[in-house]
Amino acid sequence: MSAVLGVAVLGLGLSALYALASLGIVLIYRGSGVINFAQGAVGLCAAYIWFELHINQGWGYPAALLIAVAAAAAVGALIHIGLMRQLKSASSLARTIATLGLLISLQALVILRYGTNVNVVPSALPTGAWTIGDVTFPQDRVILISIAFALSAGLWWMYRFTDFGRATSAVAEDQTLSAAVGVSPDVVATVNWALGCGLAALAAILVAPIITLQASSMTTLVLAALAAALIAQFRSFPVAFIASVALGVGQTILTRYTTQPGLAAAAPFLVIVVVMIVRGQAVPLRDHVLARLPAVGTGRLRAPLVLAGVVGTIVLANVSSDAWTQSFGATFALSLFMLSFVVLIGYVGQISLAQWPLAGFGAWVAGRLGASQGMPLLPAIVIGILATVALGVVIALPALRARGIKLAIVTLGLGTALELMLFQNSTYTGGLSGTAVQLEIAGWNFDAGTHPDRYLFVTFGAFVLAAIVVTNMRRGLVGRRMLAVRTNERAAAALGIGVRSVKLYGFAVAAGIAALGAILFSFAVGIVDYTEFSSFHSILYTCLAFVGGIGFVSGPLLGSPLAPGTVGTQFGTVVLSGVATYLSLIGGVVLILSVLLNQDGIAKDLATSVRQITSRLGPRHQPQQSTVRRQLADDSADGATRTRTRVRPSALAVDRLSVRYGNVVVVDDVSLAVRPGQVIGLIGPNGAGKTTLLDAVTGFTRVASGRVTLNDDDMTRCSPVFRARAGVSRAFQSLELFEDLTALENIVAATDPTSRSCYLRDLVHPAPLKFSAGVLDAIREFQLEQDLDRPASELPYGRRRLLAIARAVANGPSVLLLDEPAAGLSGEETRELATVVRRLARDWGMAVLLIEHDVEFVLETCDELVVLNFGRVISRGAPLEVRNDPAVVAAYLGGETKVPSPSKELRR
Ligand SMILES: Nc1ncnc2c1ncn2[C@@H]1O[C@H](COP(=O)(O)OP(=O)(O)OP(=O)(O)O)[C@@H](O)[C@H]1O
Repeated sequence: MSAVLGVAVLGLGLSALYALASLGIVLIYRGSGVINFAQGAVGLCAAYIWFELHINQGWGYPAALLIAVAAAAAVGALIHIGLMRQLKSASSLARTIATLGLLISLQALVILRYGTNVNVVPSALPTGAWTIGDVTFPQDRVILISIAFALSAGLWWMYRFTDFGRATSAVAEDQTLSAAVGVSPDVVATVNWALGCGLAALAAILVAPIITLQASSMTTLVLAALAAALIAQFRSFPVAFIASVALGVGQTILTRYTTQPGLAAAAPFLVIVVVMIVRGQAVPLRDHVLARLPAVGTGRLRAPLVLAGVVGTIVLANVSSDAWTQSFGATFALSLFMLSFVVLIGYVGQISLAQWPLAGFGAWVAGRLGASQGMPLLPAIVIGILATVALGVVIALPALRARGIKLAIVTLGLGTALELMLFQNSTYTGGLSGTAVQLEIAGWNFDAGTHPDRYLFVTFGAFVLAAIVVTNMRRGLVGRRMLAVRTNERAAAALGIGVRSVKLYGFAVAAGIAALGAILFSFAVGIVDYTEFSSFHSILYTCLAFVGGIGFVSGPLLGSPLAPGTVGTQFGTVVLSGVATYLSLIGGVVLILSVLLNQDGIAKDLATSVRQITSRLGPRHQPQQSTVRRQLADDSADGATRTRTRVRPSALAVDRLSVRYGNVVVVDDVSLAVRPGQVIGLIGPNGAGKTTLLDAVTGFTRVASGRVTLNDDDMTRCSPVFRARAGVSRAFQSLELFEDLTALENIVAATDPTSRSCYLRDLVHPAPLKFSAGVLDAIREFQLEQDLDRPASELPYGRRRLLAIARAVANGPSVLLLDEPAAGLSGEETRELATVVRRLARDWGMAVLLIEHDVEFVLETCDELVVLNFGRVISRGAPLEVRNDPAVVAAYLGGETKVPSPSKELRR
C-alpha cells in the first residue's frame, strides 16, 4: 500500500500542471464563453520565454518567471481584444477554430525558434524529500500541489465574494443583461483571459523541471487538462482541482503498474470520452443553441472544371520537374483525405478532430498487412479502409450524445488516445524508421519517388472519384437528411429522420475517404512514419479544411496547399526560398485571418464568382423547382383545388401523464384524447406546461408517469424518430427550420424518411426528387409557391411560420401537434391559418392538437379546449363553455379575449 502511495505522490507534479492549466481554462470559459484550446501553447511560449531569460541569458529565476507570466497575461488580454472580441457574435465553432489557429501558430513559432528537442531544466524548488512513515514525499511535488491548491481556493473565494467575481458570473449568465447593469463584458473577459493565460504560463514553468520542456508534448499535456475542466463543467474551481489531482495521480499509477505503452498518457483523454458520453443528450434540449455552421455547396460538379483539371494534370505530369509533380500528387492525396471533412463537418455538422489519427489507423492496417504479412497493396488498402470505417463508427458513438464543441473535445480525446497508444508505440509501427511499403498494384508501380507522374494520375483520379461520390451524396436524399441533421437535430428527429443513422453513416463514409487519402499521402515514398498521425496534424488539417471551405468539394484543394509536404512546401522552398519552413505558422495565421474575415472559406467566394459568370451566360437551371412548379401548374390546370391527401386515421391519447424537472412537477396527471378529424386546443398561462406536454407526447422529454398511446399502442418509451414515423408530427413554437435549406428543401426533407437504400444508391446515382402528393398539397395549402427557392433564413417571419407548419404536414401525419401556430402572423394570415387548420382536420383527416394564446383563433378553430394551469387541467369542454368558465377566467383569460404572447423565436 505504501508503495502505491509513494508512486501516487510522484503524480502530484502532473496534477499541479493539470490543476493550474484547467483553472485557466475554466477562468477563460467563465469570463468569455470560449474553450481555449491554445492554453497549452500559451503556456509553452511562456515557458520558453522563461527558458530564454533564465537558462540562455542567465537572469534570476524569479525575474524570468515574472516576465514570462506577465507576457503570457498580456498575450491573453491581446487575444481577447484583437481576436475574440471581434468574434463575439460568431458561432462558438468559429471561436474554437480561432483558438486552434492560435495553438498552431504559437506552437509553430516555438518550433521555429527552438526546434523539437527535449530540454531538461533545473528546478527552483527544493528537490529533497519528507518522509512520513514508509512514504516519501518529494518536496517539489508537495510545494507544487500546494501552490495549485492555494490558487484554486483563492480563485474560488475571489469569484464568490468579490465584485469582479460577481461581475464574471453575471457575464457568464447573460452578456446583454450584465452590460445593462453597468458591468462591461469586455473588461471582464479581457481580465479573465489575462488571468487564464497567466496561469497557463505559471503551470508550464513550474512543472517544466518535472516533465521536461518540449514543444510538441507540452501542448498535448495541457490539452489533458481539458479533461479536468470538463469534469468541472467549465465552472467549478474546486472540482477542477480535485479532478486534476485524481487525473495526475491516476496517470502516474497507471504508468507504474501497467505494461500497455501509452495507456497512462491516454488516460485523461479516455476520461474525457467517458464523461461526455455519460453527460451527453441523445436529443438536444429545448434551450440548445443552434450554431451557425459554414456554408455548404450545391453538390454540382462542373464538368468544364473537371475537364480543365484533367488537362492540367496531364500537362503537369509532362512538363514539370519530378519534385513539382510529386508535390501536386501529395496535394491531391491530402485533398482526398480532407474531403472527409466536407462530408462529416460540412454536410453532417459533426466537428471531429480525430480524422487524421483515424485515417492513420487505415494506413497502419494496410501498411502492416503489407509489411508483416506480405499482402499485395490493393487488398491491403481495401482491408485498411474497411477497418477504418469500423473504427469510424465506433468513434461516432459518442457523437450520438455530444454535439458542437463538446464533440470536438471528445474526438480530440479519442484521436490523442489513438496517437499515444498506437502511433507512438514503436513495437506496433516500426518506430522512427517506419514501415516499408510499396505503391504497386499488379506489378504497376506508382511510387512518388520513382514514378511521380503515375503517382499524380492516381491521386488525381482518386480525388475526382471521391469528389463525384461526395457530390452525388449531397444532391441525393441522403444529402438532404444530412443537412437537416446538421442544421437542427430536434426538427430532423421530429420529422422522423433517423438522426443516429445519418450521423453513423456520415462518420463511416468520411472514415473510408479519409483512410484512402491518408494511405495515398503517407505511402508516397515507400516508408511510413506513423508518428505523423498526431493530434496536432489532425487539428492543422481540420483547420486548413475550414480555410479552404469545409462545405465545398473544392475546399480541400484550396486549403491543403498550406499543409507541409504539399505543393505549398514546394512553392515555399523553390520559388520563395526558405518560406516552406514557415508553412505551419502561415497556416495558423491564415486560419485566424479567415475566421475573422470569411468563415465560409475561400471556396464559397469562388463558387459565388463562378455562379455570377455562368448566370451571365444563361439562366440558372433548377431542375427540382421546375419539376415541382410544373406539377403544381398541372394540378391547377386539372382543377385540383381540394387536397388529394387523406392521412391514415389514428387517435392520440394521453393518459394521466406527469413530467418533472428536478423536484418541480411541470405536467401533473394530464389526460386528453384527439380523434381523427378533430381539433383540440391546449391553452393556459405562460409556463403552464403546454409545450412540455407536447415534448412528452413527441418523446423529447422523459415522462415521470402516465402513458402516451397512438391507436392504443403504447409509445411512452419510444424515441422521437419512432413516434414521427408512426405518424405524430409537430411544428415547433420556435420554428426550428432548416435555415440552410430552401423552403422547398425544408418541405421535402420529411419525405420518405425511412428509406435506407438511398445510403448506397445516392453515392453512385442520386435519385431525382419525387414530390409526393403530400408535399404538393402542403405547398398549396400554405401558399408557398412563390417562396420555394428562397433559403428559409431569408423569408419574412409570417412565411417562416407557415413553412414550419407546411413541413410538419407534408408527410401526411395522422396526428399534428402545433405549438402557437398563429404567433407572429398578421390578422389576415391568422384567419387564413384557422381555415387551413380546419381543412387539415376535415379534408386530410388529421387529429390536431394545438397550443395557442390567440383566443379568437382557438374559438374559431377548435372542437374542444383543455386548459392547463401549473401543469394541471383546470377546465375542459366546448370552446364557449370553457371561455365562460370562472376558473379559466380567473387563471388565464381575465377580461381579455386575446392574450398576447410573442413566440419564443420573436422573443429572442
Ligand atoms: N428543460 C427544462 N428544465 C427545467 N425546467 C423546464 C425545462 N423546460 C421547461 N421548464 C419549465 O417548465 C415550465 C413549463 O414550461 P412550458 O414551456 O412547458 O410552459 P408553456 O405552458 O408552454 O409556456 P409558454 O406559453 O410560455 O410557452 C416552466 O416553468 C419552464 O420554465
